[in-house]
Formats: sequence, structure tokens, C-alpha cells
Amino acid sequence: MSKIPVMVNGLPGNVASTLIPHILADEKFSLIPASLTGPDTLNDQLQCCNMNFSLIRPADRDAWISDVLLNNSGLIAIDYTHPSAVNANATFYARHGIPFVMGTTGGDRDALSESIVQSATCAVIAPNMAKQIVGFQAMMAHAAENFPDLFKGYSLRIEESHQSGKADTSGTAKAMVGYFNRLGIPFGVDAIEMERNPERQESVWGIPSEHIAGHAWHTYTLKSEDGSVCFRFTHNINGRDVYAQGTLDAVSFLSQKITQGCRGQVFSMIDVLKG
Ligand SMILES: NC(=O)C1=CN([C@@H]2O[C@H](COP(=O)(O)OP(=O)(O)OC[C@H]3O[C@@H](n4cnc5c(N)ncnc54)[C@H](OP(=O)(O)O)[C@@H]3O)[C@@H](O)[C@H]2O)C=CC1
Ligand SMILES: O=C(O)C1=N[C@H](C(=O)O)C[C@H](O)C1
Repeated sequence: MSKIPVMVNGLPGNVASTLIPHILADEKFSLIPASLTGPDTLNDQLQCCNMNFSLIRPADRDAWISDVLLNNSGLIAIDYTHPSAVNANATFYARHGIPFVMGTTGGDRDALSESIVQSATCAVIAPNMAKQIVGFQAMMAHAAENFPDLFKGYSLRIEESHQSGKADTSGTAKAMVGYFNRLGIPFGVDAIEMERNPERQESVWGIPSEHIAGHAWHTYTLKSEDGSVCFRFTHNINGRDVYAQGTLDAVSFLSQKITQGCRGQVFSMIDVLKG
């Protein structure tokens, strides 16, 4: 079977760098030795896992991509870049007919989906690629659909902690708000409590010091009106390895959908998990 050519965009960023060894270790994929990077990235090259990657800035990418497409039929892009880049990157992929897995959070999510629907390509878009969290989201979606207003009258508190460099509110937490709304709790994404202070993360949250620079801790607390009932859901992730397997499953899923002739479709990680 021929390998799926994969381009990981967002080097030298943290998640993109974490993905490289996982892709190299999987014989289903071949890796393009280049990555779309930010406009302010100083270096032109990056060494990662004994591979040399060219770093392509936004101004250069349209001229650069045609050769890559010519030599890599079936190319899939993986995007772990920056919230400010989400929409421009999606438009770039759509313009060149490149199917993509969008792990990057933020941006205008409706415009993101619309750029696919209007295009001849497809994408998997999800704020969380950790398969066990996607499974939890699927359970929440099931509850929201089958038991609307189950938690009517309950209060909700959402707390999330991430590394101090994270640019936006957790996309996962924002997605969870939608489920809680359908379960009867009015709650806006502005009420999500974010922690980005490394000292508090260690002393108050108890996050291990070696993961202060890369973690994703979430807690959702629901309380009944009279205070007699409390539900608490927590998912705490240290490091970033857990996102790799889900991302690669999404690449395989997308490649299959394109081969089957799908165009202009947006898939979620719940679709990938079910597929
Ligand atoms: N879906 C999921 O499961 C997960 C999603 N994420 C999300 O992935 C994203 C990346 O996270 P993380 O790796 O920690 O972030 P980092 O800040 O470590 O890396 C982002 C990288 O993207 C680069 N970049 C900036 N602008 C562009 C652009 N226009 N085109 C291409 N690259 C660009 C940055 O370059 P420079 O530094 O030079 O600006 C940097 O190298 C975030 O939105 C995060 O929330 C994270 C974990 C899991
Ligand atoms: O930036 C991160 O690290 C993460 N981002 C995603 C989010 O915003 O929810 C997923 C996970 O929380 C890690």
C-alpha cells in the first residue's frame, strides 16, 4: 500500500514538534521535510529527529506549494499553528485543494467550516484530538441530545489550566460549553476561568513542575440550586503525546474519505472515532 504523504505545519511549535517522531515511527505515512511557519520565525531550517525541515513563511507558501503537490499525490496537511493563523491557513489549504486536519484552536470557527464547504477539499476539525477526551465529548453529545435540560437549575463552573504561552481560551472548554447549554445550563464562554500563572499552577493546582510548560487540565463542576448535589468532571493531560494518535487516525480517515470521493465536507473527531 502506498504511504500517505503528510505535511506538519506549525514547526518549531510544541505540538508540531511532538508529532514528528510519531509520524516517522508509523509506516503508513511519509513526511514532507518542510513546514508552514509563522511570519516572525527567524530560522529557515529546523533539525528534528535527524531530519532537516525547511520552514516556509506565509509570504512564500503559495509559490512553494505547487512543486510539493506535483510530487506528493494525496498529500494531507496537519495544522498545529496559532489561533491567529487558523482562517488564513484554512483558506490556503482550500485554495490548493489540500485536505487537512485542523488541531489549532481559535479563529473564526464558522468561517473555518465555511471555507471547506465552499471548496473541493475536506477537513477534520477538532479542538481536542486526544481520543479518550473525544469519547467523553461523544458521551456529552449523547446526553445533550437525549436528555435536554437534564441539569436545568444547576450552576456550572469551568476551570482550565494551560502553559503560560497559550494564546486563547481552551477550545475544548468552549466546545463543552455547547453541551452544557443543551443540558439546560445557560453559560457563556467568557465565564471560563483560565489559569496561565506557572506559580499558581504548581502550588494551587498541583501540576507537576516538569509539565508546567505543557499541560491541559480541565474541571467542570455542576451544583444543584440548593447545594445538595455536586457533579465534577475532570480531565488532566500532562505533555502532548496523547494528541498524536488521534491526529494520525484523523489523517488516515481523511485520506480514505478523499479516496471515496468526498469533497466540501467537514468532519469532527467524533466522526473519526466512530469511523
Ligand atoms: N486539537 C488538539 O488536540 C490540540 C490543539 N492544540 C492547539 O494547537 C495550537 C498550537 O499549539 P502549540 O504547539 O502548543 O503552540 P506553539 O505556540 O508552541 O506553536 C505554534 C507554532 O505555529 C507557528 N505559527 C504562527 N503563525 C503561523 C502561521 N501563520 N502559519 C504557520 N505557523 C504559524 C508559530 O511560529 P512563531 O512562534 O514564530 O509565531 C509556532 O511555531 C494551539 O491552538 C493549541 O491550542 C494544542 C494541543 C492539542
Ligand atoms: O494549547 C494547548 O495546549 C491545548 N489546546 C487545546 C484547547 O485549547 O483546548 C487542547 C488541549 O487543551 C491542549
